[in-house]
Amino acid sequence: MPLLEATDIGKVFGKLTALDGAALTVGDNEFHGLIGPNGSGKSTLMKCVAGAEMPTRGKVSFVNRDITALSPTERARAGMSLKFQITSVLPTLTLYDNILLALQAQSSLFDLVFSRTRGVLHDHVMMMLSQFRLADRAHDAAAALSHGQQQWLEIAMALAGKPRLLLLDEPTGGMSLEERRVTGELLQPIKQHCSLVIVEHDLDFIRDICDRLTVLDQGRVLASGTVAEIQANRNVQEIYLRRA
Ligand SMILES: Nc1ncnc2c1ncn2[C@@H]1O[C@H](COP(=O)(O)OP(=O)(O)OP(=O)(O)O)[C@@H](O)[C@H]1O
Repeated sequence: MPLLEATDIGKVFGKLTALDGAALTVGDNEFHGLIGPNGSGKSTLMKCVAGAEMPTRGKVSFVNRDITALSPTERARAGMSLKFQITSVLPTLTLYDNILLALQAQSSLFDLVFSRTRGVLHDHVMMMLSQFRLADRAHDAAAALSHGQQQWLEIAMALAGKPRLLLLDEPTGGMSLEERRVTGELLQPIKQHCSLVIVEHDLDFIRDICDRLTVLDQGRVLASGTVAEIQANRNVQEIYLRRA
């Protein structure tokens, strides 16, 4: 069984059909890119997976369980994390406190009371900050970070509860080329314990970090496969040429 399987997903907003039988399958330790022209339904599909939108039809399974009717909080508890879902950066707090809050929000009461001593929490916060090259800024206010660093802090917060699947919607928006390159480097190590679904307009970035891609066009899957398969796909080339 794949880690995530969304099948025949439909989503209607009033008279507009945003998704019409879309699908997404993601395996363990897989980085999966969701691409397609503007308005093709990428963010809506991501939200249907995370529970931020309820699909009009279809089924979402995660870790061998039908989660279609679960709330975002229940999905988070099952091991799914959407950046911004549970908490976002509080600018006046330090980086350290932002991570600590995210960690506490994502830990069960049992974990907090019985197994997480202060020392363990501290080590975990510092490890997350180090992983995202922010340890030396631990006691600065989050507001003092560059845009790219704030994005990295948000990703670190989304990962604090050790999810099985991380969902990122355009994480490199507004970043410099160098920040994009570093973002790719920072994401790679999480593959050892977590899968990723990422929506991105930067196709070079997507091609560099993803194993597989799903291409949406007008709310449907145009193609799904390895990066090489998608790059060679005539229909995909055509929709990108059509857009240019
Ligand atoms: N909450 C909403 N209410 C009404 N229409 C919506 C809503 N959310 C999305 N849509 C519409 O659904 C369609 C798909 O939108 P979506 O944001 O999922 O596409 P996208 O592929 O992520 O686009 P982009 O690349 O521009 O971010 C669009 O026509 C959009 O206007």
